[in-house]
Amino acid sequence: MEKQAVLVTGGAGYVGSHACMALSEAGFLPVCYDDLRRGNRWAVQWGPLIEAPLEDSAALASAMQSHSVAAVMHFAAYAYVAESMSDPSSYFRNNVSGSINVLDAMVASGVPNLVISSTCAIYGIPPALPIVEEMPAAPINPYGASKHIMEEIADWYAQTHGLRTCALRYFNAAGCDPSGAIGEWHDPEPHVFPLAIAAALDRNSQFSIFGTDYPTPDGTAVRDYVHVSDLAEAHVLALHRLLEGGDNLRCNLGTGQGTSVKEVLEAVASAAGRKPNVVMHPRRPGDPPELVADPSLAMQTLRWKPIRSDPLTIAEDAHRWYVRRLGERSLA
Ligand SMILES: NC(=O)c1ccc[n+]([C@@H]2O[C@H](COP(=O)([O-])OP(=O)(O)OC[C@H]3O[C@@H](n4cnc5c(N)ncnc54)[C@H](O)[C@@H]3O)[C@@H](O)[C@H]2O)c1
Ligand SMILES: O=c1ccn([C@@H]2O[C@H](COP(=O)(O)OP(=O)(O)O[C@H]3O[C@H](CO)[C@@H](O)[C@H](O)[C@H]3O)[C@@H](O)[C@H]2O)c(=O)[nH]1
Repeated sequence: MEKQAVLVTGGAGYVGSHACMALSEAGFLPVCYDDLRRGNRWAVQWGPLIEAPLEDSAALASAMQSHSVAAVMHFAAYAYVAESMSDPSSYFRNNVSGSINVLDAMVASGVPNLVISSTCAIYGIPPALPIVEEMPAAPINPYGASKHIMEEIADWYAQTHGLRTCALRYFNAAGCDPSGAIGEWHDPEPHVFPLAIAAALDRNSQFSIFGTDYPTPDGTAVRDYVHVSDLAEAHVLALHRLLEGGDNLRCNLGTGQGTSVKEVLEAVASAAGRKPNVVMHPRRPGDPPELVADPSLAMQTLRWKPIRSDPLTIAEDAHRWYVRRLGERSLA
């Protein structure tokens, strides 16, 4: 039987490529739509790559129609909190206008099912912890605002055009595929786990802790890190739910456990067998002090259960991948 195709925008990026792998393992054909502005060609391993930008509406519709896709998973976006504080325009253009192009192409092509990448950044500084979906959206950076607007627009398309959507609000994606097939690779890299691992692997480099005066137990910012393979699995579950006729959903994907930057450094030191050199810096603009999910809704509705998301497993999977990847690069 022919595999059902799913268009994966941003499928050459970090989370999208892991979702493509999980889709393929679940029997789907992931059709990657990405212009590689921040993605990696080597990460596209489980289906075709359509190398085109979200700005190209005709290419989007043609990709959906030529592969008769059953659903779209929309990952393509700019996703860095700090960058959004210095360049909000790019964030609204790419994350809002780009998403509208995806939605319009779905309507034009008759594709009804959409899984969208949202984020805990929409909650801003939450009124209480852990964060439940009913808490108001109150973003404190343009990135979070752009994703909240995207969710609202998708909702209106659901109401007016009958699309069915599942917005997955991930907390902090981290780790790499445990088999080592793919991993996180950005240039430059802004994220805490890869930077801490890089500093542990290279005695001449330093890891900067952004803020030691947060109102948290050790003074550093707390996040809910969720393994990227667990996130990928949630996308497959969300897709099945939509294909089986499930209604629209917005849900958190996190673990319920907060981990401070200092605790990330401890996990990385255990995985790497060496402590990274550390320097203290002021807070990074746009960063909230503490974000921790209540993941009950995803666990009940999608029957999702994160299984690799403890900080040590995340650090070990990521460390293994970086050692291998850096070794390959030094041979190249
Ligand atoms: N990484 C996280 O911790 C995290 C957490 C919450 C939500 N998210 C969301 O998940 C999604 C994926 O994040 P990621 O960390 O994998 O980012 P990423 O930068 O690794 O991947 C994004 C991919 O989209 C592509 N892309 C971006 N704009 C494009 C455009 N206009 N046209 C074509 N391709 C384009 C890039 O080339 C890249 O391959 C984003 O929507 C992000 O907001 C990520
Ligand atoms: O060199 C560094 C890098 C990061 N951090 C801190 O580590 C935490 C995590 O930072 P980072 O890994 O850059 O992730 P976030 O800024 O939290 O953003 C990620 O997680 C968000 C959800 O919280 C997603 O929406 C974003 O797309 C994704 O980039 C933050 O407190 C940072 O200040 C440092 O102290 N030093």
